[in-house]
Amino acid sequence: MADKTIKIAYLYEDLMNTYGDSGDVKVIRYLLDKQGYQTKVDNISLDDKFDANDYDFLFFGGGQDFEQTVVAKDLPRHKETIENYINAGNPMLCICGGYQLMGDYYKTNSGITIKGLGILPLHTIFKADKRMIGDTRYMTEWGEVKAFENHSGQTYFDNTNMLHPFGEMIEGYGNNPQDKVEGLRYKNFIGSYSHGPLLRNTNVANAIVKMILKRHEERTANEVESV
Ligand SMILES: NC(=O)CC[C@H](N)C(=O)O
Repeated sequence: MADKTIKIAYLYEDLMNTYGDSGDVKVIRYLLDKQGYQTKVDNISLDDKFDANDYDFLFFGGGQDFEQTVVAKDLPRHKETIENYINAGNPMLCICGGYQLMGDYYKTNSGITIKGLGILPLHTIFKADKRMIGDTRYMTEWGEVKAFENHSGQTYFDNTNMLHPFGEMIEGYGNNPQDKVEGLRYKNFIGSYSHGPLLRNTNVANAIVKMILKRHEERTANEVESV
């Protein structure tokens, strides 16, 4: 019988959920449930064992600067498996603080530089001019998205050939006040500043569910072959 259990890893849910991003995981579970799939969510926190290859979807939410410093110390042990997972085209969604930690570094407003995983060529810096807070609206390849942002970090891409924005801003700031773009799309990785949660926008949620089901099919086919 086909394996109908979708495996989701929720990275540092206990530390990186200040902004209610767990709603994204709830939406994904709801949509999968409607299609007859069960979901198993593993909350991966400090010192937990984790191998990205065991999963169909990785989720990493937003958080405050202090929690980001704590998480950043634990994160490097997972760099290799997360990097391979992303480069193989598997789905991952990172919101705000989680998105920032996938890049090279985040320089905070207290002058601390938090080292990111360095998987994606981008960096984030605090600039005294503004905290980006408020409603956002932007256009993505799946249509318009409405959300909410709340961040002091301004994100800049260091390799614009490799990285493409997730959306073009209509309202709000997104990555930074200059570029008029929101988030990042690289293969099936999505980074975004959108809370709300983002996946209340079912156009995006449905697109991610499709990616998850494709990944699940491939992963379980490989498992059967290697038995
Ligand atoms: N909303 C968030 O995840 C905030 C991320 C980060 N602490 C910032 O202020 O930029």
